[in-house]
Amino acid sequence: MVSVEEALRLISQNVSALSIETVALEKAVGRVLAAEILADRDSPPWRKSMMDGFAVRSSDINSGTKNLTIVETVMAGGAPKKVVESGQATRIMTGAPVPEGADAIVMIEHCQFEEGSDRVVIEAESVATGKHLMEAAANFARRERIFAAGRKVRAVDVGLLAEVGAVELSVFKQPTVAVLPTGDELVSPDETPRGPQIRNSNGPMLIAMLGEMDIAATDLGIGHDNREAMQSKLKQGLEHDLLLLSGGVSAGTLDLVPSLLKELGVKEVFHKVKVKPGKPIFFGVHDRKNGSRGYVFGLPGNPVSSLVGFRLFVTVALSILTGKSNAIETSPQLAKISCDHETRGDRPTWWPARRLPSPDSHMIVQPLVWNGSSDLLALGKAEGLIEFPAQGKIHKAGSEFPFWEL
Ligand SMILES: Nc1nc2c(c(=O)[nH]1)N[C@H]1C(S)=C(S)[C@@H](COP(=O)(O)OP(=O)(O)OC[C@H]3O[C@@H](n4cnc5c(N)ncnc54)[C@H](O)[C@@H]3O)O[C@H]1N2
Ligand code: MOO
Repeated sequence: MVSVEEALRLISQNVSALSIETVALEKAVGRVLAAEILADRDSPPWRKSMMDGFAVRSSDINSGTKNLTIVETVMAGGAPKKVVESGQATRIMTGAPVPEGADAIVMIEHCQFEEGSDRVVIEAESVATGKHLMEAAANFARRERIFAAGRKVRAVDVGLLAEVGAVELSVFKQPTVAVLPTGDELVSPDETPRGPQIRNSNGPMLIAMLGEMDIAATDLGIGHDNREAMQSKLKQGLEHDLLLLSGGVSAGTLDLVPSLLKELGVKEVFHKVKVKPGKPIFFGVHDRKNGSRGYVFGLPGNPVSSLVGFRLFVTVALSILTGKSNAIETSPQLAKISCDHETRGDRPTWWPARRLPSPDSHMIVQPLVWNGSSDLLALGKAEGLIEFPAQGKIHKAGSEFPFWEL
């Protein structure tokens, strides 16, 4: 049995990023950049007007020269042809380049101006140099790094990527993932269980959690506890970059999975981690026919154990596979517990908890009433899991522990 730290180290030693492909910008959300993005031009590309109005020399206005000759009009998309000399102004639209000589924009609302006239009277008392204009490259300069490699593209990033013309992006390939819950007692959630049957809750949960990570999973249905049927499902699953199994990884007589995986060429990296819940988790690797490496997680059947295994270990493997440079999604934050809480046993425990309002910057979390690894109701109320250390004891209210958001 390995520790959580050792299991995470083994995952990062054994998993490497998938190869790279090019995607169009409109398909890039959720993908991880494989190369940095540089600005192809300054932003703004020229000294630009931020208002509709008149481009003036601030020294004119501030010395009382307010009745000005209009020398030209510049629209957004146009270019000024004339320098603004003393006593002159250029009519200008928002976004248009500011002509030479002018150093401020006066909003049209602060001017007396008749459409068609070549004169304008500025009503403003005074105008500050630089008012309502933006210097070229004030946001960023050409060749400046916009995004580093390893960043997951968000919807809000798309505008900036479009601005710098990044319409074809080099990204890490998305893993293909298959999900296979196993167990003769399982029926589909849309069936009415009879006798000792229970609904398969792990399959939909794992698929949904993959979806949250922008990974579309293949649902292999339910794997039944007989060698031939299971072998055939496992073979299908092993064609994917990652196979996620649930159930059948502990020591039961029908716990076929580890032995069948071995027969199918999967090498065990670890089996059993010192974690509660989720101890019997299995992780293995295999070489696929196409020459690439495949990965297998056998998550314990108990639903909360499956969820904890996914949250602690599978997310890390997926982060590495998809090339993510930071593991923000996977790392915990420190939080104080709101009441005394007792843990037992020799494994560190991930305990469902909800956040409480906090009077200061510390996060406060309340451990929930929880019946252990089969109790999904507590998970329904939880916003995360508190990581309590291994030794059984009463932890005092106000003590600080890592909190793993769900
Ligand atoms: N002798 C030992 N027995 C057990 C050990 C052990 O080390 N030695 N470990 C215990 C721990 S801890 C866990 S966790 C469970 C995990 O066992 P398996 O992964 O083999 O899971 P199953 O036996 O198949 O199922 C356990 C439990 O979960 C239910 N289940 C299974 N699949 C699903 C699903 N898709 N959706 C909802 N619920 C599911 C299943 O009906 C069982 O109730 O083993 C302990 N035993
Ligand atoms: O460790 Mo098992 O995951 O409690 O039920």
